[in-house]
Amino acid sequence: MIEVKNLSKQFGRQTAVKELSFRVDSGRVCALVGTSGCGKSTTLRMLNRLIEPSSGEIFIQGQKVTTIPAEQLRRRIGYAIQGVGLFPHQTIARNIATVPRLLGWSKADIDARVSELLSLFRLDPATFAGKYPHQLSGGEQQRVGVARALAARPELLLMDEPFGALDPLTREHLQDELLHIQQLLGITIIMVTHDLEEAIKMADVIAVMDKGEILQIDSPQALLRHPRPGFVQSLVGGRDRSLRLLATQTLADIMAPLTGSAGTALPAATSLKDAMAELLWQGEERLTVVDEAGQPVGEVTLSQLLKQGAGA
Ligand SMILES: Nc1ncnc2c1ncn2[C@@H]1O[C@H](COP(=O)(O)OP(=O)(O)OP(=O)(O)O)[C@@H](O)[C@H]1O
Repeated sequence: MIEVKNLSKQFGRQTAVKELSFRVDSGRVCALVGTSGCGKSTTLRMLNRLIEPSSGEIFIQGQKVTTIPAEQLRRRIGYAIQGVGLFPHQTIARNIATVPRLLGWSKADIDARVSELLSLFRLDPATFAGKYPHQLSGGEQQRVGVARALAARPELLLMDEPFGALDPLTREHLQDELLHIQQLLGITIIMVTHDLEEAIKMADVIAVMDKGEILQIDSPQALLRHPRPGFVQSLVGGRDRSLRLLATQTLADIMAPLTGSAGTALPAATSLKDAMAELLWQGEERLTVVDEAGQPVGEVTLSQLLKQGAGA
């Protein structure tokens, strides 16, 4: 669990972050969203002490961050940023091994960890370990950046626009991958993003920031259904709101028992938004939900989806 109390940062006379307080429970994903310059990155960088706060306190599992030695902090908090920041003259394996090496892990442990992480991110170790960053695509480099941040098995992962510069398809793919890995490892993530859709998809809680302050912190559903008037409402509102609401749930959340065999079959993890799009495209009113083995486990109708997307 990470807790922030009255955190502020002044740059000269400018207040970048103002009296921020929030808490993220272990194993949860929190997204910081807001317009450019609202203090998201500064907040994130104070959490791992890349920036020293002007005032306020940060606790990790109840322990004050300022009392944790730098080396331990590096192990406990992973950090991945947009544009990756890989070392260009080091191989992928060496890049991933950066923190374990600093921590003095044995070569055997490091090699095993590098292979494990590359495989986790579906990069064949035999092919990728010896390559250099410029020999990889943008998406592959981003994967390596996140793998590197996870190398020393941190309990908290900080991500600053990690998928920012990617095309929408690769981005979506990496989001799915990261969610899968997050669930597998049970790690806590705090991520900064400009992209509300990304926050809705990835996060358990979203903190909306403006001018250095958190205006609202809530689950994606609560934020969409009950945004505070003003900035938050203008950020999450608009015509897309019902589609965004549909994106917060999956077929598994609303499926009913099977009554017959319907045309389209979709996995239980499909978002209601994607399911709606598929039904509209197929011109159908009902779909079959299947499990990972492709076995039918339930069904969902168009009218159920319409109800879930309604504001009332
Ligand atoms: N090192 C610094 N020195 C002076 N001012 C800074 C420094 N870092 C950030 N700021 C200022 O603090 C404010 C918050 O910046 P920050 O990078 O946290 O915003 P952000 O919400 O992450 O923005 P973006 O989404 O554009 O990255 C901005 O006005 C910025 O100009």
